[in-house]
Amino acid sequence: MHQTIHILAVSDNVDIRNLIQSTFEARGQLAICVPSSQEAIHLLNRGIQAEIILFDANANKLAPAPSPLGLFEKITDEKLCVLSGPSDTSWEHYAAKCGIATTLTLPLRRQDIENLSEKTKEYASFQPSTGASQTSCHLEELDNNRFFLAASSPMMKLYRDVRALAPVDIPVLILGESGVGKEVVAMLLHKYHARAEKTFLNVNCAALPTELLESELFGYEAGAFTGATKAKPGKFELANKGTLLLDEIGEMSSQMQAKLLHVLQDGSFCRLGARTTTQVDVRTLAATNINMEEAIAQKRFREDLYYRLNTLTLTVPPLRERREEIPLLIEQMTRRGSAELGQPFAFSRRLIETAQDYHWPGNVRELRNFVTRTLILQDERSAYNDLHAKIRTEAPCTTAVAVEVPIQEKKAAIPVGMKDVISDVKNQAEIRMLQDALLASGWNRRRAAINLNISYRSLLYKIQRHGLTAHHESSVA
Ligand SMILES: Nc1ncnc2c1ncn2[C@@H]1O[C@H](COP(=O)(O)OP(=O)(O)OP(=O)(O)O)[C@@H](O)[C@H]1O
Repeated sequence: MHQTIHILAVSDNVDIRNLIQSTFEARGQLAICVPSSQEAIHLLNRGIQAEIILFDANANKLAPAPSPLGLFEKITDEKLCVLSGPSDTSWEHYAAKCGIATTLTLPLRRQDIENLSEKTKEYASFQPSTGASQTSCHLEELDNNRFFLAASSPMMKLYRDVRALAPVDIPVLILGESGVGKEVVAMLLHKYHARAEKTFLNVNCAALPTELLESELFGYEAGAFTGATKAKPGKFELANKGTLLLDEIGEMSSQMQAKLLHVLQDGSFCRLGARTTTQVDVRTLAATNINMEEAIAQKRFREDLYYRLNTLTLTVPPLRERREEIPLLIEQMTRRGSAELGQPFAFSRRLIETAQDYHWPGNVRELRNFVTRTLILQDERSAYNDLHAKIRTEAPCTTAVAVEVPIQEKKAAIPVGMKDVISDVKNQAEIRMLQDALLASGWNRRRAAINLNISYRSLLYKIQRHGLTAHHESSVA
């Protein structure tokens, strides 16, 4: 299986890799940047073809093994570009001898990279899209009643990248704010891989303390700890031959990071309490909403593990940067939700336009919960008022608030499944009824209880549970 990307860059300099990645990505092109020629050879062996291969001879001089010549031997049709140090002419000499098209010298400028990007075949046909009208739409069914929708320029590009690279067995790191659809993208990567028939599993690395995460990932033998009466395989074993998504990888403890690195290196690990090792063949994907470079700089995340996980990085944009998708997402969610709940509902144009004005800090997940809530309540006016109240209280800056919320708080604040949404809706409806009754009775609680047809004690309990006071402002406008 051959997949062509625009550039494969080999450099052990993070800044150079970032510059190349961001310049090509900004032009809608696909760049894979790896720190060593060994990894580049590995990718070429797995069917990746690159229009350009950039080899940073300067940086790799410091770590000469394996010889870049091994990499050069692999190169057939690609245009090779060598990056050499300021006073280093040996590579230019070598390049000329090999008929290499271009050499670049340090310091590298963005313009140099842009010039390279223009040399690729597809650059000429690349047209940055300015809106939905120029963008086609893609809808794809996934399992568990989930779907993937792309209808904006950045999401279509993401979809094309996923389709192009999914069949190649390389580690992919999926970045993006909470709720943008990182898991959905991971499911797509699995769907287009030869492993599609096998299991896709997901482990949330933030949800469990280190010891539990270890037994969840690697399993345990009987007697490994108190209560381990029977042996249990971990997710790595259960996902053998398939795909394992390590979600919220940025939250993993350093102890677990060390263990994970071992598995990724040779595919072997020990179940807790086992004497022998277990060998697996699992495609590992990772996702996070934290800034990994910052985490590495602050020594919260191991650099070596990071480079194992992110041969390719895919970034899912926040919903506020692809607002043109909101009407289509609402339409799909309404169609499916109405069928599931057995109650048809149509969003008015006014409600859809208001949804497009809101900045959705919880991204597609928040939108899905909003749609589900509206379908259950069947109350267009209240949905509209809810959104309006949120827009009014929105911070003027449009960057996501959700990213800064600590993970545990965020999980509690954002309902995750149908059950949570329903209980959230029930709570809101109860609060609204209590407030209306209390307001109508002038906060005479006995009268309010009679009007609500509940006992006085029950009313007092509910007032306390929801923290209502006579001055409590209605959360629903
Ligand atoms: N492109 C999309 N098309 C359709 N549904 C989507 C899309 N992106 C996300 N969703 C839906 O939004 C919800 C959140 O998606 P998902 O769990 O993949 O987000 P995430 O980025 O992995 O979140 P977290 O960071 O909290 O793990 C899910 O219900 C998912 O089905």
